[in-house]
Amino acid sequence: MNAPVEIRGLGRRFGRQWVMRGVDLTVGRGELLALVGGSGCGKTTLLRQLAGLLEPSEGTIKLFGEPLTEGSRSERQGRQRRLGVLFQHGALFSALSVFDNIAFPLRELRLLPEAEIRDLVFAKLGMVELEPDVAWRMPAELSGGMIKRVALARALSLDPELLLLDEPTAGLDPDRSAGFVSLILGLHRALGLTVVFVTHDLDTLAALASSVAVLADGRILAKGQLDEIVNVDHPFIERFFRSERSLHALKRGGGR
Ligand SMILES: Nc1ncnc2c1ncn2[C@@H]1O[C@H](COP(=O)(O)OP(=O)(O)OP(=O)(O)O)[C@@H](O)[C@H]1O
Repeated sequence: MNAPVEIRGLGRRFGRQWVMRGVDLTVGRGELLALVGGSGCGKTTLLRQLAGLLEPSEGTIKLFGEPLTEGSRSERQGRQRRLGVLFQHGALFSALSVFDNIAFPLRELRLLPEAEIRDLVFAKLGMVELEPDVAWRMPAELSGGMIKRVALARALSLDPELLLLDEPTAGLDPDRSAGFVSLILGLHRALGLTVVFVTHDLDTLAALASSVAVLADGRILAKGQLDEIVNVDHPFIERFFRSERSLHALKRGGGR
């Protein structure tokens, strides 16, 4: 079976400045991969390229064995449907109700009757453990944790096999953060999802990741199990994983 994500020789520059070059990364089916790296090292840029929102400057990205940017418009759209994205801060449409936010990708397909869309929207709300009446609220009336859940419901609306999450627990207090992590874990188990997530938060990483990739110096410095990565000799890894506070967080999380 083809890997959900296969990146080879990926490079991206803005103007003359290369953010990354020679990035190679494979993500296997069912993996929960944490992508970590220093501030501004290009994690979001990598995620946006994976989501098809930003063109690579060089190299290839294959999703499920097929090059992301090749083929007819409908082939590209078909591939796009196999992937759901949760942006940092949720990024809901503020002028649309929760219902319309979740319905948005389904309506864009122009394939489903409105009655079916309605059933799917309520099914997705249930999946993210929100009450049905939340559907009629506007994003401004939601707490930070609810916004994340609605954004996740929208990311799940087309039943993706691959989920990309940019800082899924940023801005949540520890309890809500732990609740959101266990929701993602439950969905991963129930739906067999492959998940790639960016995080700065070691508690989230320790609780959620089955593997870790470190982006540093414009490339993937290392990829492996958390206990292997922790021992790699690099200043970022030293700071991020081996400070006293970090070692405590990792012990709490216990790794997966
Ligand atoms: N559209 C853009 N135009 C110009 N430069 C950009 C653009 N997007 C990103 N960059 C630059 O690329 C680099 C990587 O940014 P990116 O947001 O991917 O980093 P990051 O690792 O996600 O950072 P953080 O952890 O702080 O969120 C930064 O130097 C940023 O300024």
